[in-house]
Amino acid sequence: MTENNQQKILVTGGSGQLATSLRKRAPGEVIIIGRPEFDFDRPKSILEALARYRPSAVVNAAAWTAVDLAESHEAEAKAANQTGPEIIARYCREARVPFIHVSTDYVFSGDKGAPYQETDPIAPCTVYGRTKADGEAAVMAANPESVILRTSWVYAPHGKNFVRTMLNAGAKNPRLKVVADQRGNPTNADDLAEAVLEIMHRLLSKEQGDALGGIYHAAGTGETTWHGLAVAALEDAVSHGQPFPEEVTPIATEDWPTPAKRPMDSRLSCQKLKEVFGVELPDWRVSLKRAVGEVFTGKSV
Ligand SMILES: NC(=O)C1=CN([C@@H]2O[C@H](COP(=O)(O)OP(=O)(O)OC[C@H]3O[C@@H](n4cnc5c(N)ncnc54)[C@H](OP(=O)(O)O)[C@@H]3O)[C@@H](O)[C@H]2O)C=CC1
Ligand SMILES: Cc1cn([C@H]2C[C@H](O)[C@@H](COP(=O)(O)OP(=O)(O)O[C@H]3O[C@@H](C)C(=O)[C@@H](O)[C@H]3O)O2)c(=O)[nH]c1=O
Repeated sequence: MTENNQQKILVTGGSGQLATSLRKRAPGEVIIIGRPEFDFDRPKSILEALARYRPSAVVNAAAWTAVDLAESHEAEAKAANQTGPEIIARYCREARVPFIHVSTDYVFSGDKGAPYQETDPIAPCTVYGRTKADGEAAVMAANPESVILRTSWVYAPHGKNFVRTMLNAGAKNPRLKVVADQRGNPTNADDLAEAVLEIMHRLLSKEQGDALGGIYHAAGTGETTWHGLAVAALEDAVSHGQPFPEEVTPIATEDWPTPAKRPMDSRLSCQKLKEVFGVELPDWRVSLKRAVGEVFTGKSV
């Protein structure tokens, strides 16, 4: 799907990781909007932007993603993660255009002890997770044809993310401490963007059918801990001239206290995405190496 057949995919999320990756992957196909033009804190701006662009499809990559700060900013997190997405979903139903919304592994408690499936009960333990969970419910109620992609541990060579934080920290500080008892699936935003585009093309195609709406897990293949992710990124940085720190100490969650309690094990099973859309995200270790390379070669955006 390109400019040739005039599909205009409107992507919210301004300079965010996923929105930037979508612009990188399909510059002629997506229109990216962000603040101040499109602002969840000004609900009128949402419908105004949608009416202005009259998109063929919408991807909502905007969200309140500051997990700790959400604990003390629930109203703003709710506006961005629930109320705003609901307005977009309703617009898309009325305009009869496909809608992809993005959600998170943090809707789960992390107590299952095995990868979560879409049918597993949600039980968020943070304000961020709760507002995202409420957003999922609001989006599906407003527009059951919406596709919600739950992803996890997103990083990119651009934007604010754990991998870049660790690379910066490792360049300045010889001793790092990183939580080693929380498990999840790291996801390269470029891979997620690829998946979003593939799914959107299916939704836009004639043989779409209404039955594709629902929640899907879409995370990188393979799992690790935050410590495993940090060590892997720092190892990859060595071949780009950044020395490995003297120590990267694995620590327990209680030794890194945070305002928001993260799920201990939020691994996602992505089988449904593979079965329904034939989409599988690459192995996290391979994708991480690529992203770290792009950080150092400056080819990130
Ligand atoms: N980052 C992660 O680790 C994970 C993210 N997700 C989900 O994936 C999606 C994409 O995340 P990601 O790209 O990493 O997020 P980022 O934090 O990189 O970007 C989010 C963007 O949302 C926009 N935004 C925030 N508040 C508002 C607001 N009030 N009104 C309008 N725009 C706003 C900002 O755009 P602007 O440039 O305009 O300020 C920001 O750039 C989100 O739904 C997120 O919940 C899920 C799992 C993991
Ligand atoms: C910076 C740092 C963090 N940590 C810990 C804190 C925390 O338990 C864990 C992760 O750190 P962060 O706060 O960067 O990651 P966090 O913001 O929790 O990441 C989450 O973001 C949201 C948006 C999501 O949806 C999730 O999928 C997930 O990616 O690592 C260390 O142990 N050492 C460190 O130096």
